[in-house]
Amino acid sequence: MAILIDGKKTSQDIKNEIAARVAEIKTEGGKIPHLAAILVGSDGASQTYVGAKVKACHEIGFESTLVRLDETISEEELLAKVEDINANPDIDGLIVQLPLPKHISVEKVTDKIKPDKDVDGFTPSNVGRMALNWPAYVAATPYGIVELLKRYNIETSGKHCVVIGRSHIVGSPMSILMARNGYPGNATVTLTHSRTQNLKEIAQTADILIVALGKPEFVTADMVKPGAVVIDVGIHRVEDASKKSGFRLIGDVKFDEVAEKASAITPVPGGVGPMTIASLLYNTLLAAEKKVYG
Ligand SMILES: Nc1nc(=O)c2c([nH]1)NC[C@@H]1CN(c3ccc(C(=O)N[C@@H](CCC(=O)O)C(=O)O)cc3)C=[N+]21
Repeated sequence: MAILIDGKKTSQDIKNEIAARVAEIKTEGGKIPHLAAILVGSDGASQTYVGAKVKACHEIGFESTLVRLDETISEEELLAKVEDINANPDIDGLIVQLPLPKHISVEKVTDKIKPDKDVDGFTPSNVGRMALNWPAYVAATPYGIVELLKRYNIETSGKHCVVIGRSHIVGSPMSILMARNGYPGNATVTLTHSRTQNLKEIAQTADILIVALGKPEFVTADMVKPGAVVIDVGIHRVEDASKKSGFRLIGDVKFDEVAEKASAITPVPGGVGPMTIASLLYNTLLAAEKKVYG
């Protein structure tokens, strides 16, 4: 049976570390980190995630501002809201929760965020800096995975890392981070996607398999090498009448059967998801302390 890589516990450890730093900042009379989140519309999952981010800020002593906007807001109005926050010296970090309504350009909105407040690490400036191995706000999900690999002492040097999914937010940056010179890193990386041929055979050669393609239980035991480390980035709600909420969460990996073959695996929930929030908070601390752009 695989070791369970516990994102819930690790994210709590990180939150405790950040809370301790906030307490120091308070005694030093320094700037209390302040995160602003813009939420457009009323998508259920987005509300849950943004709610969790605001709650986490509260727990660790950050200030937070939640800007809720109607889904009929124009692109222009949203861009103006981003500009307001860019210009507000009290706010250190800004995230615009995705997805946005179809009539709004994600590129335009992302590009409007001041890079030194871009704690999601989505702007071209931060993506470029991350790729160059410069100080950067690294996108929260890949950064959370990096932290899990570190804190579980998972060897990555010389290993074959297969990433499934090439999204801008997870797969693509993950492949860069695993290949770069450092730890975690120094892996031989294969980035696979919907056009990849022989995906199953490639996945079978992975020492580290990072799954972020957004298909429920896509990875089955026959795709996994015995002893592989499996990181599941997927998160899907499936109906389950036995739950109070009416649904349960599953990942991109068929957990039970893959856990029997892997040496270590992240669960869903309680794996990568909570780490995403911890990384966002960490980036916001870096922003308040001006550690990335100086
Ligand atoms: N601008 C932007 N930045 C993001 O970082 C961002 C985003 N938009 N849009 C959506 C995705 C998704 N995301 C998650 C955060 C926390 C959990 C999380 O805490 N998951 C819990 C379960 C939470 C639940 O009950 O649904 C877990 O896996 O254990 C999951 C997913 C951040 N995202």
